[in-house]
Order: sequence, then C-alpha cells, then structure tokens
Amino acid sequence: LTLLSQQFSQTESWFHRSAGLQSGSAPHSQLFPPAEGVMLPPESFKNRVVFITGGGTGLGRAMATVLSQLGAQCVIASRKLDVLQQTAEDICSRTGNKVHALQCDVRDPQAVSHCVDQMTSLTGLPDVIINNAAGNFICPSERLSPNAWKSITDIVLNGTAFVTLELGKRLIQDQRGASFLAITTIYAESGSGFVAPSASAKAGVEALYKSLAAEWGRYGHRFNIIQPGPIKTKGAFSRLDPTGKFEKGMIDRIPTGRLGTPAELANLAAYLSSDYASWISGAVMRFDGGEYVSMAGEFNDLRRVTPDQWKMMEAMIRSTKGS
Ligand SMILES: CCCCCCCCC/C=C\C=C\C(=O)SCCNC(=O)CCNC(=O)[C@H](O)C(C)(C)COP(=O)(O)OP(=O)(O)OC[C@H]1O[C@@H](n2cnc3c(N)ncnc32)[C@H](O)[C@@H]1OP(=O)(O)O
Ligand SMILES: NC(=O)C1=CN([C@@H]2O[C@H](COP(=O)(O)OP(=O)(O)OC[C@H]3O[C@@H](n4cnc5c(N)ncnc54)[C@H](OP(=O)(O)O)[C@@H]3O)[C@@H](O)[C@H]2O)C=CC1
Repeated sequence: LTLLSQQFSQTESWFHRSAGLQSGSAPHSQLFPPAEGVMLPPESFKNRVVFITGGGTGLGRAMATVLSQLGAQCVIASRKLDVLQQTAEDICSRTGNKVHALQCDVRDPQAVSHCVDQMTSLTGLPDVIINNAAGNFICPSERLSPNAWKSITDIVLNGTAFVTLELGKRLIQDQRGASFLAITTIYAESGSGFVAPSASAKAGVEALYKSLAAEWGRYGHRFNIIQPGPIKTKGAFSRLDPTGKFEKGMIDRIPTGRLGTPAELANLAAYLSSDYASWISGAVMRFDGGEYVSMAGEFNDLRRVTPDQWKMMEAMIRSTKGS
C-alpha cells in the first residue's frame, strides 16, 4: 500500500510539473476552461431592480457585477456599510449603472423591514431577489455553543426567511411577479460533519424555496436554488480552510480538476433570474464541477489506479473464473 501510494503521488506531481500548472488545478482542468465573459445578451436586465444580500463581497459581489453589466439597477445589503459602499462605487464606475448600498442585518426582521422601506423609496420593489448572505465556520459539533449554532442558523435560515417573506408579502400586495434565488451548497443535500449548523440551515433554505415555488407561483413568483461547490472567496476559505491545507485534496476529488469561479456562478445566477428562465421554478441546480457525485460513488477512488495496476488486477479477477 505504501509503495502504491508513493507511486500515485510521484505520478501526480509529474503531471503537475509537466503541465506547468500553478498548484491549485489538475492538468485535465485545461479541458474545462472557465468562460469569464457575460453570457446573456446586453440589457437583459434593463429596467429591472435586483436585490442581493451579502452583495458587498465574494459571490454576491460577482453576481451584482454581472447583473449590473446586464443593465440592472442593483441594491446590495449586508452588515458592513463601508464594504458595501466601496463595492457599489466600484461596480457603478465599471458599468455606468446605479448600485445602492443598504445596511441590513438579515437576522433582525425589523432591520429587514426597514431595509425594504429604504429600497422601496430608492428603486421600488425588486424584480429579482438573491438570498446569498451566509455565515459558516468549520468546528467539531461537540465544540459548538448554543450561540455558535444560532449565529449560523440565524443568518442562513432565518435571514433568508425574513428577507423572502418581507419582500414576498409586499410584492403580493402590489400584484408584482419576481424571481427569487437562494445560494445554498452541495452538502445541503448530503449533510456534512464539521459544518452541521450550515448544513442544517441550508437544507432548511432549500425546503423553504421548494415550498414557496409550489405555493406562490400563482402570484407570479419563481423560486430556484444554486448549490455551489468550492469557489475561492476570502469569506469562505478563511473560515473553511484556515490553514490552506485542504484545497489540494478538494481539487483532487473534483472531476473537472479545478475550483469554480465567481464569474461562472454569476452567469448561472443571471440566467436563472432572467426571462430566459421563466419556466424554471423549484429547480435545484448543482454547480460543482462534478464534486458531489465524485464524493458519493463507492469506487470513484479507483481513478488513481494506473493502466499497469489495472492489468494486474484484471488478471487476478479473471483467475477466479470457475472458482
Ligand atoms: C475541505 C476544505 C474546504 C474549504 C473550502 C470549501 C468550499 C465549499 C464551501 C461550501 C459552503 C460554504 C458556505 C458558506 O457559507 S461560506 C461563507 C462564509 N462567510 C462568512 O461566514 C461571512 C460571515 N461570517 C461571520 O460574520 C462570522 O464568521 C460568524 C461567526 C458566522 C458570525 O459573526 P458574529 O455574529 O460576529 O459572531 P460571533 O463572533 O459573536 O460568534 C457567535 C458565536 O459563535 C462562536 N464562534 C465563532 N467562531 C467560532 C469558531 N471558529 N469555532 C467555534 N465557535 C465559534 C462564538 O464563540 C460565539 O459563541 P459564544 O457566544 O457561545 O462564545
Ligand atoms: N465560496 C464558496 O466556495 C461557496 C459559497 N457558498 C455560498 O455562497 C454565498 C456567498 O459566500 P461567499 O461569497 O463565498 O462568502 P462571503 O463571506 O464573501 O459572503 C457572505 C456575505 O454574507 C454577508 N452576511 C453575513 N452575515 C450577514 C448578516 N447577518 N446580515 C446580512 N448579511 C450578512 C456578509 O457581509 P457582511 O459581513 O457585511 O454582513 C458577506 O457579504 C453564501 O451563501 C455561501 O454559503 C456555497 C458554497 C460554496
């Protein structure tokens, strides 16, 4: 076994060196280059208002950028007003479209209601709502205090519910349709050790969105979910891979050999929020380069077996004939 594992790691590092790759992607990732341009036609979101929680950083910022490039007037909301304002300025100077920054702690239903009041006077109610704000950290579950549990589930599940209900009720009152999108994660489906509060809360978000897709279609509301796999953002990686040691193992199990990019996620979010997707509701879109199925299949580690090793094993298996 030791010999085999030495062989595997030598082969692996040879592949990396010969492909002249930066650490962080596998040679075959060259077959899956990320397209960074904006996918939808220009002005797909002209005269549309988009509300994005957690829009000041990471994936929220990427989605705000692409939607603004497509003509939307964006409202980004989270706790840190200075971060939001800087992002709003950066995006607006790039796209020429207005981006508004509103302070809002989604855990507080009154703050959410106040934020929606402010948005209503600035832009009117939104056509697109993206629930992206989240909190997470890795921690053995036996070390979690009640407040640690609450800090994550309040942001992810209650925050999404408060934003969705507040906006949904007002849109229904005004007889206006809208697209709601929630950003969850692949382990919302499987559960995951060491992030139990996040897994539980994201699963709750998915149940909420599927429920409302069924219930509020009659009001012109669509509800969809994107489950991203790993995409390098400061917010996620500083809390989930604080030493930087887990990244390589993660890439090794992703069939496309690389992490996702914020721009790829933003294009998918824009599509699902657009009129091109008006028949898509209640959908759960896994967006992970194949990582989920790769982790689930019993025999998938056999990818590491070399042709010579297969020859040997095949001979062993064939030799059992008649036994
Ligand atoms: C295999 C490696 C993989 C690496 C990459 C994987 C990529 C795939 C990722 C998949 C899913 C990702 C999901 C995400 O959501 S990523 C986004 C992450 N972004 C954020 O978390 C941003 C916002 N986060 C925060 O503001 C804080 O981190 C927060 C702790 C979630 C909330 O802040 P705040 O309200 O200020 O909370 P407190 O600091 O007061 O803490 C509350 C409570 O929690 C306890 N606590 C805090 N940190 C820890 C910790 N690391 N371990 C244990 N407990 C912690 C804290 O002590 C408080 O409890 P108590 O009052 O009892 O002491
Ligand atoms: N990056 C990844 O690999 C993956 C990310 N995801 C999901 O993508 C989304 C974005 O994550 P990512 O961009 O990586 O991480 P970030 O940490 O950059 O984004 C989280 C955002 O949530 C906001 N936020 C946190 N708490 C609150 C609160 N109480 N009220 C309002 N806003 C809040 C933060 O802003 P502020 O601090 O100003 O409040 C921040 O902008 C999350 O839903 C995450 O679960 C899912 C799978 C993989």
